[in-house]
This record gives sequence, structure tokens and C-alpha cells, in this order.
Amino acid sequence: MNGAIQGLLLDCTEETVVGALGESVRRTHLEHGAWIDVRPGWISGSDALFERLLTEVPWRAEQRRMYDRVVDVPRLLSFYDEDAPLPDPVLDEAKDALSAHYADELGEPFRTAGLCLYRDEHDSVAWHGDRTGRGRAEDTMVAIISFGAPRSLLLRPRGGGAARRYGMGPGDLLVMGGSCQRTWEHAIPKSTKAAGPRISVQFRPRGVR
Ligand SMILES: O=C(O)CCC(=O)C(=O)O
Ligand SMILES: [Fe+2]
Repeated sequence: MNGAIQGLLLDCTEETVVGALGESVRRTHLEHGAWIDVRPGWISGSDALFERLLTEVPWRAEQRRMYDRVVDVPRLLSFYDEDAPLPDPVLDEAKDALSAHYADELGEPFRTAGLCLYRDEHDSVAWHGDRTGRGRAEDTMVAIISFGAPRSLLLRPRGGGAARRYGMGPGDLLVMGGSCQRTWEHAIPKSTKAAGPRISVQFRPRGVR
């Protein structure tokens, strides 16, 4: 086949591939018993998946009380509890691969999926730990996959200290582990540069929120 035509065909039929984990996962130990694993480009060819999630997930706005006012949280959300079918089979594959990779260390599978949509550079999430559930008192893991526009995820020690910046591009995996949810905080800051939409998928074990 003519090379140029073959290139075109490949572009049109780009396949979404959940890559290997294993040796390609890089761990950084942080202070206070926290660690971060990163695996850039874990899911390749994710453009079509991103578009499907953007249009098919039932995104909803959430509100929170701020002093005497109720304000919109600046991102859209959708939560898939453990019995809810995930919105795309690639996410089932990713969840199963993560559960297998971390089985010994975590001792339980990832069960729930939280999806967030950052519509543009103005959307964000403030400094927090995922401490609504067991992460408040126990070591656990939260695995995040990013799709769409690149954004930065920041991490800083809860007691104060320099922030670390992790760029998250399409298909990148970042796993927060150990004491990360109670001894560190993370945030997606507003971007000073124009940004297209980004979707993040967070897999968590039962009882971690
Ligand atoms: O969008 C992200 O990568 C982080 C989301 C997050 O921290 C959360 O929803 O708890
Ligand atoms: Fe979080």
C-alpha cells in the first residue's frame, strides 16, 4: 500500500490501547509516608475515547456553600459507584489492569470511578485530600488518568512546604499512595493559558472518597 494512504488510514482508525504497567511505572517517595507513581502515556490513542466521554457521560454541576452564599463548583462531575456500569469499556480495562498491578500492595481492588470535566482554563479544584472516607485515617490509593487538554496537578505537604507540579497529558496515569490523602494535599489550579476541556478519571477502593 502507498505509504501516504496507509498513514491516512492509520490516523482515521487510531486505536485506543491500554499499555503495560509493570516496569514502566515510576515511583517517587514523598515525605510522611506518601508516594506517587507516574506512567506517562499509559492509554494511547485516547482522542476518540475523550470525545465519547465528553458527550455521553451525564455531567452535572455541583454546588457548595461559601459563607452565606451557594456557589457552583468550577468543574462538572459524574460518579460511578461500584455497581454502576462504567461509561466506556476502556475504563473497565484500565480499572482491571490497575487492580491487578496493585493487588499485592493494595490488598483490594479499585471499585469506584469519579469523573471530572474541566471545561476550560477557568475550571479547577482547590487544595484538598480525598479524606471523606477511609483516606482520612488509613493508607490507600487513588489512581488518576487524564484525557484531553494537558493540565497540571499540584501536590504539597499538608503541614506546609513547597508544591510539586505534575503535568498530566492525555492518557497519563498518576497514582497517589501511602499516606498521601492525609499528609499531602492536591489541586488542579486554574491555568493562566487558554486550555481546552480535560477529563480526569479517579479510581478508588471501596469506602475511599
Ligand atoms: O482532576 C484531577 O486530576 C484530580 C481530581 C481530584 O483530586 C478529585 O476529584 O478528588
Ligand atoms: Fe482529589
